[in-house]
Amino acid sequence: MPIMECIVSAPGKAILHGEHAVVHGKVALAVSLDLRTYLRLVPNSTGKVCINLPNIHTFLSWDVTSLQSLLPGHAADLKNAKELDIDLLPRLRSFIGVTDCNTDTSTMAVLAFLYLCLSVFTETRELPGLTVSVWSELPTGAGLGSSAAYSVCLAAALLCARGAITPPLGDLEHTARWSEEEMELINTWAFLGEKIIHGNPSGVDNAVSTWGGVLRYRAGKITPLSRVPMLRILLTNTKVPRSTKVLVAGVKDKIYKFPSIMNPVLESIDAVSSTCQETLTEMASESTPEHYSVLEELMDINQHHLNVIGVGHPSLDTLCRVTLARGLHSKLTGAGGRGLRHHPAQARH
Ligand SMILES: Nc1ncnc2c1ncn2[C@@H]1O[C@H](COP(=O)(O)OP(=O)(O)O)[C@@H](O)[C@H]1O
Ligand SMILES: C[C@@](O)(CCOP(=O)(O)O)CC(=O)O
Ligand SMILES: [Mg+2]
Repeated sequence: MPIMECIVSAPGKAILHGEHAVVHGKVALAVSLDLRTYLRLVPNSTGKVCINLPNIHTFLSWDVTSLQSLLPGHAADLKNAKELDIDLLPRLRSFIGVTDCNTDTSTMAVLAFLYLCLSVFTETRELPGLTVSVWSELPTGAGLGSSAAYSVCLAAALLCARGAITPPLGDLEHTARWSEEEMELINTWAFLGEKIIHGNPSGVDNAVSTWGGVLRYRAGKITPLSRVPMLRILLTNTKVPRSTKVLVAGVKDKIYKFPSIMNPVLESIDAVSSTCQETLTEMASESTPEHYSVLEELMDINQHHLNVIGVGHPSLDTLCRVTLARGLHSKLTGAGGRGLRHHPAQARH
């Protein structure tokens, strides 16, 4: 089947409450942002698979024939691809000449691309020549879900090229919608992309990037929140680089080391998310100044919790202090700061 050119886009997100705790089965509330990642996939006749990632200065290509030899022996069940193929990932690492220790931006992006590309096309046994270009309005590694938006775009475009979902827009159509089933397929494959980039993602980021809107997420269950008030959120980027993978792994270690101390904190974050959800629902009918003060207190409480679980950073403390002096209550969003390499993050109020 000939491959068609396609252009797709997916939004970033802000987590209101529940980051990190959601990895351990607690509730998170997330909202999609008006900042998107875009992807263009075009077929080519050069016999090469090419990837252009201008945001991270990565431009690479490989011969289709050399990639073809890496195709997994067995085809992934497109609809039930829940786990990563543990043999394919090391094969890809050695193919691009990196070790497990290489977790830099470019390596992770290239691995996610090649993994999804090979897995989606395994069944056809024939990898087509194609050029994929991805660019984004989202800052990379700032807590706004750029990895999920990247994974969602890759999943949508590759599934489309493979003919597993319908093309996003017909010739005579001005708007198009994928079916619920197609959206679920995109989300399933985006989750695998997130697994490569994050190690152990909860799935909240790819869910909100796939479906958009505001949602509650707990242990894989996605509940869209339709009745929420209009909220103005100020996002601040501290621009201190860090990796979600490192931070998520750090929290896991801390829970393992101090279970009786950390588990109650995660429970409390869960309660913060639920209280926030109840407050937002009440506000959709009628918002009062008391509602806003509850939202502010929840922000403060959660920021303290996130510090306790070890994902705060001095730059975030400064930000919270400076904004509070102007009456604004802030917390970090996304993975936070202080990774193993003493790396920090971003905050919002
Ligand atoms: N526009 C992009 N181009 C290429 N890779 C991207 C892009 N956006 C995100 N990524 C990938 O996602 C990773 C960042 O993900 P992560 O550490 O989870 O931060 P966040 O999701 O908060 O932005 C990058 O290291 C890169 O591998
Ligand atoms: C820390 C976490 O809750 C959110 C990570 O978001 P981001 O990659 O920092 O945008 C991890 C997850 O839910 O998978
Ligand atoms: Mg991410």
